[in-house]
Amino acid sequence: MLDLDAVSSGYGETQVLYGLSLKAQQGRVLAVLGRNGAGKSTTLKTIMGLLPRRGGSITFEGRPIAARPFDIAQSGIAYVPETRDIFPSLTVRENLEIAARRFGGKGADWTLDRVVDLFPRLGERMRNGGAELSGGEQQMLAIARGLLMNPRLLILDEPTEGLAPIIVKLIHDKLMELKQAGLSMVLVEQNFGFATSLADDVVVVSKGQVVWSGSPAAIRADEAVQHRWLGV
Ligand SMILES: Nc1ncnc2c1ncn2[C@@H]1O[C@H](COP(=O)(O)OP(=O)(O)OP(=O)(O)O)[C@@H](O)[C@H]1O
Repeated sequence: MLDLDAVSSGYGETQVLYGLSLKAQQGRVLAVLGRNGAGKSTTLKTIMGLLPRRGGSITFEGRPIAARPFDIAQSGIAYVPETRDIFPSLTVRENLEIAARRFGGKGADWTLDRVVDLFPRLGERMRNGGAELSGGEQQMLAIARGLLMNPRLLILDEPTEGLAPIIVKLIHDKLMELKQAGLSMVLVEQNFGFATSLADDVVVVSKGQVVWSGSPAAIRADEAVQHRWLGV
């Protein structure tokens, strides 16, 4: 579905990705693991066109991916960044409506009602400003907004970062529901248990390259790999 082949990328003079290759498959969840600074977020930003690709190729559903972030989103990939990027001065409803208006429309799978069914908490917070939300509520809003873009692939950067265990569990259960409904996902995550329990496939990134790939069961059983590449 999404294919990265020998992708290079970085910031200014700093190269971060050195020929990174991976595949995310239709109807499956791919977890991208690795230590801090390995290049996981850089990989996602490069996929989304937020950083220029310096080498290699990216295809989505068999075609070269669009160049501009908006066109990439419109082609069916929603991205939930680590920073969540909700509009703090707009209400929850307004944050959701912006996504629904831009990417929804007739026959769209995801509607405001449907994301509120998934996250009832957001329904209770509709009139609150983005800045008034807890970290967990912000994450729910960021995911809900992504879903309103009606993506075929949902990309999440560290959705559990800084969240209390009870909220981590809630986000886990919601992502599991989405997975069971057939949504394809790419998940960057520091929380090993969270990532491996959701994933169908795992890749480990180190120094801008994929250094290991396999199943969640295989990496859970392999303490040497965990220790070497993740410092677990
Ligand atoms: N805006 C930036 N300008 C310059 N260098 C950056 C920038 N953002 C990240 N880097 C560098 O790129 C490298 C990879 O960062 P990246 O954020 O992709 O890592 P990561 O694997 O996602 O880890 P983390 O869990 O810390 O986000 C790091 O060495 C980081 O210092």
